[in-house]
Amino acid sequence: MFQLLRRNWYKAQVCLRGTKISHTTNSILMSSESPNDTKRPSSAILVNPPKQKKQKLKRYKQKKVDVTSPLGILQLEIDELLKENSLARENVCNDIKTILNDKTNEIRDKYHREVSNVKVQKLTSNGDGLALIDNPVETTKKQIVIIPFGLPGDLVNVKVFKTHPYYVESDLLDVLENSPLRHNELIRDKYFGKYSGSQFEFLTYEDQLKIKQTTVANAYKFFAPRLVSEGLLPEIGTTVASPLKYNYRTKITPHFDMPRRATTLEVRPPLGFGQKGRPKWRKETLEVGGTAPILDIDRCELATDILNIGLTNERRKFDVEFKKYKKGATILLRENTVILDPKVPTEEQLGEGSRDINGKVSYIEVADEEHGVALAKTCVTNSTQIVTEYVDGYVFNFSAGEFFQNNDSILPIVTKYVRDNLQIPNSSSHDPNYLVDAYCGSGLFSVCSSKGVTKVIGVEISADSVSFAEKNAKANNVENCRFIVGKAEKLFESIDIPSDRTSVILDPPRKGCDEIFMKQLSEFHPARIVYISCNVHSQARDLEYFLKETENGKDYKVESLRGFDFFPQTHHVESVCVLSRV
Ligand SMILES: C[S@@+](CC[C@H](N)C(=O)[O-])C[C@H]1O[C@@H](n2cnc3c(N)ncnc32)[C@H](O)[C@@H]1O
Repeated sequence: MFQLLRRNWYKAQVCLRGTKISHTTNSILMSSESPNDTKRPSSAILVNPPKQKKQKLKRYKQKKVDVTSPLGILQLEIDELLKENSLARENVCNDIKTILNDKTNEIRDKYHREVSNVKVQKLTSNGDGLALIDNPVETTKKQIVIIPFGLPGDLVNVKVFKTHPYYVESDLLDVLENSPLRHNELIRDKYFGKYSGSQFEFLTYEDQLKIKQTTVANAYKFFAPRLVSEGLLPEIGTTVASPLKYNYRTKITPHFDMPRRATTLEVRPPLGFGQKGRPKWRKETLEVGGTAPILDIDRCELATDILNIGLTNERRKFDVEFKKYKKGATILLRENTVILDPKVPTEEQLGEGSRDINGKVSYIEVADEEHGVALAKTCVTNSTQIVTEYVDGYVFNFSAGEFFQNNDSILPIVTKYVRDNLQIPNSSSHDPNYLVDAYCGSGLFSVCSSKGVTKVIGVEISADSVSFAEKNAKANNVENCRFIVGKAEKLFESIDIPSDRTSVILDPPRKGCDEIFMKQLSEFHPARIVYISCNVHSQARDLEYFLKETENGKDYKVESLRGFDFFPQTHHVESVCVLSRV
């Protein structure tokens, strides 16, 4: 059904690309003389009329979108809103061709206007408000409007500024009536409303967790409709909270752009994160961070304290050195942890890191009371430098620029949850059991789940991460792990372990696993599967495929499904789904 929806959507988009420009060939009778012949043509021959400049019609270029990307999901969310309002796509499609070819801007100005008293109906999984407004030109039609920082139940004024075939983008101008969800008094980020970093700050934390639970439910409704309609899913668990609600991010990447066509920077460009919306409704932040596409940010409320110190250092450096850059760049700020030896001066133990105005490596000392040690936190800016994190009593080293989970306060909870759910039921401690960690990175789940397991096999595409996974196992005295560099899709060709004694962890990137991998996983037929995902939509798609389309999928039951809040104050949710063989 979803495929059908998708196909129809694209059909509709293609129809909107505008009429084909018919190249009316002024059919002409050419002289038999060669075109290079400079002689005047004889009067008996018809000559080309003076060439008229062809009027090129601008056409809307439909970008190909992955259906599980935010834009792909938006299309499904729009369809749902239409259904709830008894409308069809024809009732909301916009005349893009006319807007694009409107030389006088008359039509465009009609579309890109202010609209008052708009009731926000829904929240997208991207955290934006969604509402219906009248079409300003075709009076029988409506428009779908996206309202950043609008909440269901808000009554707002907006300014429409961009038109797409099936929706329009707007800026929030005023909030006339507050949604019951809206708690503006909770906002503490001075940049709130201007970027997506603290997008959910105006919600209570309880509501943030509930919204993320709904995001998981909606993802399965959209991408696993058969599992939903056949009752093959358990009740979606409550979202697991993050112990830290602020100052939890251990990596941030502020960046800057080079102005178009410029080859040198004469003026220091804004350094920070991409703007979201133009916050006319929050008068107090109008000037904060500027109005350029990149917001100039001197503090990130979500980042740890040492990263904020690093941000101050690197911004100071950038103020002086920005002219050296020939193109835009990203500055990496990654937290590093050092266990301090009380007998050695702290400065001598820090290694390289972001430096303060006096050229000294900045650090913060923290006491780890549980383990009775003193720690120093530094901020690493070199992507190839090795950084250290401690998770659940294990030590992990990895290159600062490589993937590592980004909220270490929630990691012990997640790793314990994964470990507990990998256990094969009814097995005694004497039975051999195995673990396959697909997409294993630098070995986080392999190492944290290795106790009591006969053998762990990890696979990972990045050779650098695999070499760290091996070193991490060694550093933690874990001897039962073997790591393979390669595509997860090739994994099952090279392993020889009994599947009914094996649990599998999947933790793929946002795009999820592919069908080849899911088929092979099904053929392998493991006892348990724990699928961790930073994109619940691709997870839902993969699981429906696995359970309904692969040979052995029918042998599995979804035991549990729930979100984990790795990123408080944002719309992001990690989802963990546990499958067992029945
Ligand atoms: C979300 S990360 C998870 C890493 C690890 N589980 C962790 O928690 O630190 C996904 C990992 O998959 C790796 N990856 C991407 N495509 C892959 C593929 N086709 N086969 C194996 N690994 C892949 C990436 O390099 C990345 O390390």
